[in-house]
Amino acid sequence: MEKLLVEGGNSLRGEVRVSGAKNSAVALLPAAILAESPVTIEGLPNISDVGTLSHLLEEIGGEVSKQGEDIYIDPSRMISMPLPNGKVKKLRASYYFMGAMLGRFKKAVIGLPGGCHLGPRPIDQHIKGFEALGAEVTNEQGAIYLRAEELRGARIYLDVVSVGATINIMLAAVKAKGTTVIENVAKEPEIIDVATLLTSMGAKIKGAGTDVIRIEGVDQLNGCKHTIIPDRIEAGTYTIMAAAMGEEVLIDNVIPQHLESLIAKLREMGVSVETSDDQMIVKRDKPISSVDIKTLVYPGFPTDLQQPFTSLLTQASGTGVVTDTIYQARFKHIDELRRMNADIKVEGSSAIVNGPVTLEGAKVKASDLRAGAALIVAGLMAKGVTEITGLDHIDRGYENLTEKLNNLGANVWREQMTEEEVEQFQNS
Ligand SMILES: CC(=O)N[C@H]1[C@@H](OP(=O)(O)OP(=O)(O)OC[C@H]2O[C@@H](n3ccc(=O)[nH]c3=O)[C@H](O)[C@@H]2O)O[C@H](CO)[C@@H](O)[C@@H]1O
Ligand SMILES: C=C(OP(=O)(O)O)C(=O)O
Repeated sequence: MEKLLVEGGNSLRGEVRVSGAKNSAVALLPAAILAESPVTIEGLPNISDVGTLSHLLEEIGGEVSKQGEDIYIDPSRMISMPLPNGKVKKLRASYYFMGAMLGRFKKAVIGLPGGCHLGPRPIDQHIKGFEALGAEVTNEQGAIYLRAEELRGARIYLDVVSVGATINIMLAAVKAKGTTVIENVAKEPEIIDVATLLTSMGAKIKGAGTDVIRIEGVDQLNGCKHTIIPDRIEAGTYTIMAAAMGEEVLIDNVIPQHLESLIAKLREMGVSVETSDDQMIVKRDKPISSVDIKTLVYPGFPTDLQQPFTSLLTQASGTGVVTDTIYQARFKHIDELRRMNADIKVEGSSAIVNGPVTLEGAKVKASDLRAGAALIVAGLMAKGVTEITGLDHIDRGYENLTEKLNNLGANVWREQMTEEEVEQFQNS
């Protein structure tokens, strides 16, 4: 097991290239199950979630080969193999095997998903959608059993705007008989990306990116080639790092429109952000002042950037209130930031951050993926060295993090943990 060491105080300058989007990749890979001939996806990020999903595709009989950032999936010999446990628990997006296998085979057995522990993460809206399409869904000993004689189009209103439920229902509905209308859907760019792949495979989808998606089911989907969108959350993380320590950082392979809420907040704080088609230049040349943020569904401020943004606020003058309306308990990073001398208190679904303070390097633990990002942001700004454990989480979502940061002038490295450290980590 490894830990990450971050030496604080180094200015960042230069260029960082953003990888393909994790939250697209993890849906595009299962979507390939629906095709009857090979699918190629270009620009995949080299992160552990992609590795885990590739293995799951192989477990059900897919032929998968990777070449650099591209993946080739031949789904023609896949079967509806039960995936009750094991790898499905390593990540959230294994739930997309439910929609995709239901769509292709009319049956699936999938363990309940894992992913970041952010408080309750129910999948009732996914199940409501599958049932509306005619599936019988039962939960037997922690695995979801889905079976349908036939999938039939339906009108489905989501009670909660959910990224996962929107994509999962779309995956099943593209092969249902007749028309499906999903209302009150999520509008995240990753949903449009998945709809684009499915459309290239032959699906008939309208409205992805709006509140209502309309799908005409088809009998057969075929292989295609698709290029993934850039990861707006990875881009946002480097943007926040640049706002924290950047003399001048160029973020390449980004769609600035996907980050409007973050850019607006950074400008309000006094950070300079210039945007062009697929690049952003971020400069921090003066002290920053506090702002309040409230996470919302897209295009609101993304919950996945709330944690790293909270670290940045520790350097801003004044008081900033961070409210997470999506995951009201997404504050496990706060205790760790406090160990580093941050002045933050949590009240209900808000964190109140007073700044600026001098952060001190400390031994801290990443409890989830973006908590890890938050601790790295803090480590870059802190005096001394910060030691971060829990790298499994960080590796789920950030490709070549140490290399990308060191290229920008940071001093970040991984070290093996001693047996004693591993034991302490496991007991903490
Ligand atoms: C793999 C992936 O894409 N993960 C993202 C996805 O997670 P995920 O798809 O799990 O998140 P959702 O959009 O579904 O969740 C949004 C909110 O709806 C609630 N909810 C969701 C489904 C449901 O059936 N019932 C229900 O009550 C959740 O508890 C949460 O409060 O969107 C989240 C919100 O932008 C991001 O933080 C995650 O990075
Ligand atoms: C919460 C996240 O991921 P997941 O839904 O995969 O756990 C995230 O990417 O911040």
